[in-house]
Amino acid sequence: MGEQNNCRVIAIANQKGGVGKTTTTSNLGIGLARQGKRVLLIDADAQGSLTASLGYREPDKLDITLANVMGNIINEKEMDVEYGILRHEEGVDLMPGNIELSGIEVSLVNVMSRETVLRSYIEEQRSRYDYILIDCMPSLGMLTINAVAAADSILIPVQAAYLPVKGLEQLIKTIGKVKRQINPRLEIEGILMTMVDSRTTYARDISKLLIENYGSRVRIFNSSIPMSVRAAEISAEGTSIYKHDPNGKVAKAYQPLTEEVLGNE
Ligand SMILES: Nc1ncnc2c1ncn2[C@@H]1O[C@H](COP(=O)(O)OP(=O)(O)OP(=O)(O)O)[C@@H](O)[C@H]1O
Ligand SMILES: [Mg+2]
Repeated sequence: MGEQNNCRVIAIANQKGGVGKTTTTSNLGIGLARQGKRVLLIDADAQGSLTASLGYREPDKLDITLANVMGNIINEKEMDVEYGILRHEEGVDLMPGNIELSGIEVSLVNVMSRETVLRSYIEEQRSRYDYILIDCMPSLGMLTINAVAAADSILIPVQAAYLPVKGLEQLIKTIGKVKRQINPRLEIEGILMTMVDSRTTYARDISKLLIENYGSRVRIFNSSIPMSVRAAEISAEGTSIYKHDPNGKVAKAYQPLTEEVLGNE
């Protein structure tokens, strides 16, 4: 079904917390929308950070979220294709997430085809969008497996401030397993270095290390995202970096990343 159009589904994943998954999902997504693409962002994290960072400050008070959507699929309840989708003023659509996803994560264990509940939702949405980006939670639990099983590719943000090698190995192993067992079309979109502090040479060492260890197997984006308080501010603002600080270094970094992702089409 998905093969009939050009929609690309990208999961933004890393089980390590605080590496820039949510920031990348929203700014890459809005960047793609600014290039005229139809974009759906999916908040697959019970923390609801993507939802909150797009201005829905109290995700837990929303009536309809991804938890309801997945619950309906599990219970074989019909729903409209637009059910629960919010429209952000910067041109992206959002399927919000909140704390109720942790209940879904638990209940999935007893569900038939528990790895592909999210996939059946996304397959329904493919004809309506050019890009669907899924913001994953910092774990390799059932929700992240659902995201990876639904995706065409995975974008892995890696914080440049520490040695990411061990955690990445585990993530790449999981991706390989999902590819072999559930989703043969799955690819790695690329590794993205985030929160790069240009004042240190450490970032360069990490970059070298990544290329040495993974360069032959996995693409590493040329673009990297610098460390900046402006990036931290946008989660409180409910806007993208393009609106908050259009001429700053973070906006200038997410733009070429957007171009690189578009170049992968
Ligand atoms: N380039 C950056 N420079 C400085 N701070 C950043 C940058 N990118 C993100 N941040 C901040 O770092 C924190 C973690 O970022 P983010 O929420 O995007 O990571 P995450 O991987 O989604 O975290 P989690 O694993 O909890 O979901 C946030 O407070 C965010 O505002
Ligand atoms: Mg996050």
